[in-house]
Amino acid sequence: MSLSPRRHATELETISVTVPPDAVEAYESALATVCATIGIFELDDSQTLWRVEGVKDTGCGEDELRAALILAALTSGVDAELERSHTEAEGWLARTYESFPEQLAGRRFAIRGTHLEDAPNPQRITITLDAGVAFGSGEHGSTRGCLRALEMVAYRKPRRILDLGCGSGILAMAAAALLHRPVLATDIDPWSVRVTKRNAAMNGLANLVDCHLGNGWATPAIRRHAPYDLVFANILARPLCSMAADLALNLLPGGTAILAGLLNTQVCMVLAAHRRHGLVLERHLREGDWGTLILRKPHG
Ligand SMILES: C[S@@+](CC[C@H](N)C(=O)[O-])C[C@H]1O[C@@H](n2cnc3c(N)ncnc32)[C@H](O)[C@@H]1O
Repeated sequence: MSLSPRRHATELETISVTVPPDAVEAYESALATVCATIGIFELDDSQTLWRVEGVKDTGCGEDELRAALILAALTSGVDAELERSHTEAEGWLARTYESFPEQLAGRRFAIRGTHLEDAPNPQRITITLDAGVAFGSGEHGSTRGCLRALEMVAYRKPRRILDLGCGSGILAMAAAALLHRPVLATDIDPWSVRVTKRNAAMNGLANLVDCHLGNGWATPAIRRHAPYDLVFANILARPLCSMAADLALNLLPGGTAILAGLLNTQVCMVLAAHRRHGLVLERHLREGDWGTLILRKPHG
């Protein structure tokens, strides 16, 4: 198993973790808890390759990642061996994406890598992804929860839509394709902004998805376009809590927020932070350990 924090655009530093085969499950479960607690996001996993991203606004870096790996070994009691190496991103990407089958998400969406050659299902809205090293392949429970939530709130026909922390642009593209409305997508990570722009163009959505670089609600484009009646934020529990006041301020009365990147065990904490600013819970969706919240700002 390997875990890779992003160093810069083309190079990934990989920490390979070897655990006894019968301890993989226990180690993975301990690691998921540790990562979510200290603000490291698990991106995807397979038997052979894991990718973990340090979330910049939590100050997470290589040291925290290493600490998480060690902490997971300690809490699970698993004998884990850590080894560092460097991987060139494009080669790493090719190896990872070749193994991605089509992902069906919710009732309406199909997420497909550019490498797939068979015809897409005409019954579904197909989003083709070249995710690069940005998060959002459609595999992760937090993304899947957001796509389900989008389908549930689509009948409200939101017109002013924001995807804060767009990663690969998957949610922004899904919203634009489903609702035929412009979507502002932002990310703190320049690589994600590049990938989102490329993905939007590839899916014929460049005219609807406008992507900008910036940190949270301080992003100038977000301020210019506010207020919103639909906001996606699939980030992490702690950043979500610290952004609750800005979210409430920038959401129109009757507007909807779809929040993800939290474990089901963190729902109470995230909910409490948002209730303090007047937002109310509509739904809590579960995708495995991951929770997605649909919140609403009451009218009046
Ligand atoms: C979990 S990924 C979500 C990607 C995609 N929206 C999805 O649902 O699959 C979180 C994204 O949020 C971005 N992010 C984290 N903190 C942020 C912040 N303070 N402002 C903007 N983007 C942020 C990360 O760079 C990452 O691309």
